[in-house]
Amino acid sequence: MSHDSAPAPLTSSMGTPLTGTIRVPGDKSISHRSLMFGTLAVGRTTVKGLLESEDVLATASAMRAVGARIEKQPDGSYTVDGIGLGSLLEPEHVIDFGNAGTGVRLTMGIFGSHNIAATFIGDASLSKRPMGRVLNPLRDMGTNVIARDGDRLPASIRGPEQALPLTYRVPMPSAQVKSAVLLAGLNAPGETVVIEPIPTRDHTEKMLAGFGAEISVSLNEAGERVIRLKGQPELKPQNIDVPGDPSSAGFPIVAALTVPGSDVIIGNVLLNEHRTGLITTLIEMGGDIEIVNRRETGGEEVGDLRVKASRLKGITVPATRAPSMIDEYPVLAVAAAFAQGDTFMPGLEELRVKESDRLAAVARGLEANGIPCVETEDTLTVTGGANAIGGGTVVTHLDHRIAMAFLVLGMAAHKPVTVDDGAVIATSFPDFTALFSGLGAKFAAGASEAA
Ligand SMILES: O=C(O)C1=C[C@@H](OP(=O)(O)O)[C@@H](O)[C@H](O)C1
Ligand SMILES: C=C(OP(=O)(O)O)C(=O)O
Repeated sequence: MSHDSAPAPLTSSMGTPLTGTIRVPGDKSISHRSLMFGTLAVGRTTVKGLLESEDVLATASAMRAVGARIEKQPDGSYTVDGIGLGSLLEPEHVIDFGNAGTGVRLTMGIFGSHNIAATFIGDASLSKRPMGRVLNPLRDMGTNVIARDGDRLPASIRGPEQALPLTYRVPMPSAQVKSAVLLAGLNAPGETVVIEPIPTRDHTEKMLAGFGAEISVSLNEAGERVIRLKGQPELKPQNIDVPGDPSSAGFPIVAALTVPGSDVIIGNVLLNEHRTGLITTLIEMGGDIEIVNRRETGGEEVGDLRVKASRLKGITVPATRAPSMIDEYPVLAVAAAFAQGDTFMPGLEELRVKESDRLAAVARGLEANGIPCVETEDTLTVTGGANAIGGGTVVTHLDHRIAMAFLVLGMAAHKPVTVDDGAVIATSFPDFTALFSGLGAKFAAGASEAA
């Protein structure tokens, strides 16, 4: 579970043009939620296309710890035999969420309004991340919390006998915080209201409605999203088909755009409007990305992407777009390294509290590979089009997206690029190297001599 030991350096270098048709693994946000909501429903939920990554498997363990039965079936799908809202058992052991921010924050929301005690731990990365953003509204609902200084993990919580429904304005753009409050509200009598000034991914709202919760979304006079949830519903099990993860798709998209001669089709990618900021941005940069076969499955839009190598140009990415591509900035910065001119990315303050300080990690990684960039508190400017880029070693800080983004850099750069730990990729995309090798990418274990 934890990557605290034995880092495994990995190097990528230019191979052949990338060609072929692939599917990226299931969406991480929807996978976590499928297991969680399946646990809160009474009866059997089935999940096809679940992302089998370390983060999601940590959520499966946490749900088992409160009584859910979660099994992989011979056809590869998962079944979740839920025990029902209000009936969670008290976990007998400490719950280890490894690297998974979404997993731990949403689970704190669920457990926090149940009258059970639970203790959460995580790896060195998760233990640095702020949990107060979730623990504070839980305290307002009556949950007792003991956490390390600054509300970091390890943390223990015990929910009240009866949680108080809350009206809560989310202070930062965070789908995790919004979701944690809504999930805690599920087990509180009355109405929980979450006001979201800046819209973020809406999987919790959509999926809870699918599971039979009474939940509505409207806009107030200030144009803010207002989500109203009626507490203590009886959730009904669902059959879920998890679409491909657009955040994972970001890596082959940028690789196909930047490795000369590439032509790649990525099938069945989730196209939820709160997740497609990277595609919009890359098209604005001149990327040849065609969306074909748009269709709807399970209440979500999906489509196939055909991506061809393109001449990119630098642009300003609107700050308002950040929540719809928040996990994609590392790989966007790599695309920007190949674009003519400057790419300016404002509104990045949330990047500082991800698996690593991603703003700093990206800037140091670009610098190590000879790519000029300027980092401020909440912006990044990358000057692209440089000739001899690559040749550096990138410190990943237990951050899967930093590792994958810089391996993509190595695929198109003049010299190979090494990341200090390739094992962290298993957090979200365990088949990353196999899938890219099939397209023509070149990886080598260890550091490259040229790097
Ligand atoms: O709700 C979710 O599934 C997620 C929300 C985002 O986090 P924040 O809520 O911290 O922005 C995102 O970075 C994360 O990968 C998944
Ligand atoms: C930020 C991420 O995940 P989490 O917050 O769930 O750890 C991510 O996957 O990029």
